[in-house]
Amino acid sequence: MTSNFDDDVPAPADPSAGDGEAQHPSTKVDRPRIEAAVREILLAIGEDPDRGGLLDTPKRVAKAYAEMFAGLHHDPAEILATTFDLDHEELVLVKDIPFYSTCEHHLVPFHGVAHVGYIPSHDGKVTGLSKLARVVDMFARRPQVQERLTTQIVEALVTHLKPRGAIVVVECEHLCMSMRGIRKPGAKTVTSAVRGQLHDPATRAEAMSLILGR
Ligand SMILES: Nc1nc2c(ncn2[C@@H]2O[C@H](COP(=O)(O)OP(=O)(O)OP(=O)(O)O)[C@@H](O)[C@H]2O)c(=O)[nH]1
Ligand SMILES: [Zn+2]
Repeated sequence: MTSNFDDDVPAPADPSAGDGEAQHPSTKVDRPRIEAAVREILLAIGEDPDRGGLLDTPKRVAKAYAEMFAGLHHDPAEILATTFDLDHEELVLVKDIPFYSTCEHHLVPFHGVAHVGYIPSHDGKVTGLSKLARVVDMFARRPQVQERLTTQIVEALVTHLKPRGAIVVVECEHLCMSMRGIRKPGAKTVTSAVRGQLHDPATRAEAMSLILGR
């Protein structure tokens, strides 16, 4: 069967090995269309897309975009479906989760760290720590703005873990502000989203001191 569509990332040799990048039926990106568009961009900037160094560039960009935007075709429910019962009623926080995303205004990267915390539900539903980082990556691998990335992560926790509280803090440098435009390398943007019991000032202060105490 021929298709214009291609999978976002190559399937692992053994899908049961589960490296988290296994193919998903809805994970489709139209690589030939990206390749044609990249060739057009190269022409538009005054380059020669047929010179040796650029010949494979459209294909490489298409492959890279398929990976960078794979999160469009995934659902946090898949990631947060794995939970287990644990009698833990206090804050669980994974901090300094590094990630790369793509600014939806300029299609250049923004990158930084996310801090993700929650207070488990009364029935003790907790998820694996790696799943919190997977949720960050899934939403980061989309055309994004930092504010939406932050709220999407916290809403995914609220929807799928039903925690008593949740907090997400994201710190990023936007290359659209560093390499072009206003040109302020090193400027950091910090966003936060808080839900439930994390609104309580003392609980929030505890979470923030854990996040900031490096
Ligand atoms: N709120 C928000 N703004 C962002 C984010 N990423 C980029 N931006 C901003 O989006 C804005 C787009 O502004 P425009 O005036 O439409 O575009 P522009 O002419 O390229 O703007 P400059 O970057 O100021 O040169 C810029 O101010 C960017 O700094 C983000 O994640 N959140
Ligand atoms: Zn931008």
